[in-house]
Amino acid sequence: MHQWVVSPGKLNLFLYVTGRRSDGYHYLQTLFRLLDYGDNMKFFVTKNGCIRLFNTNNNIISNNNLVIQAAKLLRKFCFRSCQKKPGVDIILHKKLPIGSGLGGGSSNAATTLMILNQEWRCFLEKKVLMRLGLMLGADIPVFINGYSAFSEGIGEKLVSIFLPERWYLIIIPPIYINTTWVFDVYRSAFNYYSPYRSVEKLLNTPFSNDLEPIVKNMFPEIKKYFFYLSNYASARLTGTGACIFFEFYNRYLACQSQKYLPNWIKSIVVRGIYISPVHQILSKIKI
Ligand SMILES: C[C@](O)(CO)[C@H](O)COP(=O)(O)OP(=O)(O)OC[C@H]1O[C@@H](n2ccc(N)nc2=O)[C@H](O)[C@@H]1O
Ligand SMILES: Nc1ncnc2c1ncn2[C@@H]1O[C@H](COP(=O)(O)OP(=O)(O)OP(=O)(O)O)[C@@H](O)[C@H]1O
Repeated sequence: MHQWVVSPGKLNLFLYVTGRRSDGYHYLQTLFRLLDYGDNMKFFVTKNGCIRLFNTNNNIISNNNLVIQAAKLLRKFCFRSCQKKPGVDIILHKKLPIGSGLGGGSSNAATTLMILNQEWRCFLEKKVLMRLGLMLGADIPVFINGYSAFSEGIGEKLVSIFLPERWYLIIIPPIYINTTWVFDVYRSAFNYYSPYRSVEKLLNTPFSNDLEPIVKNMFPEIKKYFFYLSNYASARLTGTGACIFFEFYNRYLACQSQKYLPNWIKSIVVRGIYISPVHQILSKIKI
């Protein structure tokens, strides 16, 4: 796969915490919207048995990078008993801010599993890849499934949902938010779970994010952003933050609103999509 692959970001259009599993993970009901904006990745299969990651624009190369973890997991699963193991050189060009609620790390891991499944001729079914992905992170299955979707469980129960075309103005505060901290505080300080509701009910209720009040409390800087943005339109947090987004019917309206933002606020305008660009590429390739 010597062409660039877009590893897309996501938004959580709504997110409700409905309970907690015995292992500490939380049950969620969330609406994932995939985005036409993401990181760029390239994969070069090698015969030297090494799994290597080259990062073009920051320094998150380490053994605990989700890209390397995903490649190692797939190789272990498919080539455990083989003497000669395949290798790969992966180039990653990050555009999605890290720890921002846009799911960049999870998307990169999902892209790696999907592309290497093909390039290494593993031919695992999608549901098997999703199970492998879930071992690395709750947000990974939705990217492997490849569609904007309603999700339950901890992120693994997915129903693809076709949503009307919308554009998003995403505000990127310069803050890194660790997902584990937010859920830890939610558990210890906020003894409340949303009631479990049907997807029909949720789609017809104004969308919100249960984690937003926690994140505003934990990060006064985020609260300031919300306070400032309240002059514009109703904004929501994606995932555990830090990004904040507005929804628009078309690109023009999103760009017009972006123009009114002061220079100190970093933002992007992106389109919500139904099918992941990775799936579109894979469906075009004949093996
Ligand atoms: C909040 C979301 O961004 C919504 O899309 C995701 O559920 C987070 O998914 P993720 O980044 O892939 O999260 P993971 O790497 O699996 O989990 C990081 C930590 O977040 C907490 N966590 C995550 C997902 C979940 N459903 N319940 C949790 O309690 C756990 O403490 C976990 O140790
Ligand atoms: N390829 C990667 N890209 C980004 N982060 C990575 C990657 N591999 C590992 N990480 C680590 O994963 C963590 C989460 O980063 P990420 O950018 O995915 O957060 P996020 O957008 O908030 O994700 P989510 O919405 O799924 O919680 C960070 O601690 C980061 O160091």
